Amino acid sequence: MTTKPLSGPSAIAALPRNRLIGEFSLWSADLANMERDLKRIDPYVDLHHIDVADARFTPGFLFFPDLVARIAKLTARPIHVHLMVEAEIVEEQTRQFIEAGADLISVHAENGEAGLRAVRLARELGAEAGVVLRLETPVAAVTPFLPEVTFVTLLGTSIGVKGQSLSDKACPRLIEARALMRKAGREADIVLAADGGIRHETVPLLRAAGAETVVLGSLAFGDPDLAQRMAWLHGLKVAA
Ligand SMILES: O=C(CO)[C@@H](O)[C@H](O)COP(=O)(O)O
Repeated sequence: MTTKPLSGPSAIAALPRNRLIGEFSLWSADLANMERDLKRIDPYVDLHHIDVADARFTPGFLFFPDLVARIAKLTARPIHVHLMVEAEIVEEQTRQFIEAGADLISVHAENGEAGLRAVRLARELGAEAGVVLRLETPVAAVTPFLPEVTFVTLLGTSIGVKGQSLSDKACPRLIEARALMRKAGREADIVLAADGGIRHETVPLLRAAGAETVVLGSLAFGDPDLAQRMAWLHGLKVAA
């Protein structure tokens, strides 16, 4: 596997903006064979995506700091931790996952002021910070976060459940988010990401709606030819 300097917050800042970025969601790996799957995907991953869930903000639990620390030792690629947790624990969880090796922490806009404090903490601790929106939350909820984040992620499915189809709301919401980023003067500085419902037929639609990264679950882990899959993904144009 490749070694430094591919990982780290600087690797987040250096992600290419002229092609679609492939985030690989480790929730969709074979969880009993994580090391084997990491070795297989590592040459193709632009950014690892790790879903953290507290079974309160979400239906169930997902990932924890010791596991992320172990994963961070097995890859040279940067790690994006998506914190799906209640507001009262978001700051402490931000600290713990950065200590474990996260390069980018995204918190939910629904966490409100606590989410904003977590974003500031992530940056103080030397990581990049992002904001995520549940599918049912008005897109305008990202506005207070825009001056302080480098990633905006929109969920295209209900939170915390794999294997769902993309909502019809996903593409219009990406277009709305980009307009808000432009209005805030941050369009060039913020990466717009689509998470959930990522399928062969939905990726071109999301790309055309302005997504700059997509979070691949089964589309990546179920594909025997990742070289071909990533060549296809990297070649998709914004204007379809
Ligand atoms: O967060 C999510 C889904 O909301 C992803 O991180 C999952 O990994 C997606 O898995 P698939 O449904 O694409 O198989």
